[in-house]
Amino acid sequence: MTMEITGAGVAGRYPFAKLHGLGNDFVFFDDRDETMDVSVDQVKRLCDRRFGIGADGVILVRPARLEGCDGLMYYINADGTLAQMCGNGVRCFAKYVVDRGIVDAARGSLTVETLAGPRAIRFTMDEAGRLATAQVDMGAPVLEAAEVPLNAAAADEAATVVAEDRAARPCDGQTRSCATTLTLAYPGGPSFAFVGVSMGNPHAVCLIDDWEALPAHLFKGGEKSLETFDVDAVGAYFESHPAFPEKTNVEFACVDDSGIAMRVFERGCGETMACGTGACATLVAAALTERSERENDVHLRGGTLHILWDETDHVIMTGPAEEAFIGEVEL
Ligand SMILES: N[C@@H](CCC[C@H](N)C(=O)O)C(=O)O
Repeated sequence: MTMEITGAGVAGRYPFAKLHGLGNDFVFFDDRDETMDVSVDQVKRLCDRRFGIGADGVILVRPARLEGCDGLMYYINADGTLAQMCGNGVRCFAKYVVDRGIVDAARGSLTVETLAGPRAIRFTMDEAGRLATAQVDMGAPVLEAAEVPLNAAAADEAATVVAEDRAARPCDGQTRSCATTLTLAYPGGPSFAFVGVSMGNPHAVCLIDDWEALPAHLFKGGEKSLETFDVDAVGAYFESHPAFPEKTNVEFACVDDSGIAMRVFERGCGETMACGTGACATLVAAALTERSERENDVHLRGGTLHILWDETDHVIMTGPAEEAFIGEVEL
């Protein structure tokens, strides 16, 4: 089950800002007085790239409820469903509040409350005095199947990936990392193996070592590669597969000496240019399956994020945040 927002809708002219992290874009509203009761239809309209402003999601900047946090990121996908966490969104949130002086830039850090809990952020400024990059402590990845969540009974095959001597995490009473891989059939074949990882929101990461082994109908012409792979069709199918009770974000990735290349079909909005939580989940899955070190660049369609899964089991994501434009919208 995914959860739609329940807002009744608002009426009037509202100032907004459009921000993005590597092309993963959001319409921001200052909702510190908590009056922005947008409806599902209004979110869909705002995010529509022809009839609206155009974005992958709407972010409301709300007051924090947790002590020690500087604000609450209320993130809504383009289809009007709520998501617990958004990695690119949280960097943009930092930029929004720092560039507007809501958080003093001199502090160099802030903590953002999300529906998945608080996220600590350190940031750098550019010469014009605006936030340039943000480094976010994304917390520990959640690997336990029930918590991702995964429904292993709906898979053709389920296996536990165990990586010894990696992060110190309790798994089956022992100190080691483990995650579940689900092998799921695509209609007409083949099957894909997904590693389930939650970064506060669910991810199914498919690491592909041999593109040539996949059938030609899964590519949109040209050479068989990540670039030509039909993420729209395959991603949409697995986003709503019964193995993922809360639906899932779906990542397709491959690893080489230059890092991890990844494309993502996001729950609630389709393929996006980048996904911060997806990049973190993919690094974790690649490290657990011994395809990558615990620190690597993740190359997305919109650019590169640097991801570190550190010795305290936390995933640290570093990347840019940009403001594209501001305006007023009639709702
Ligand atoms: N683009 C985001 C993730 C946004 C939420 C996601 N679509 C979900 O429903 O979980 C990111 O950068 O992490």
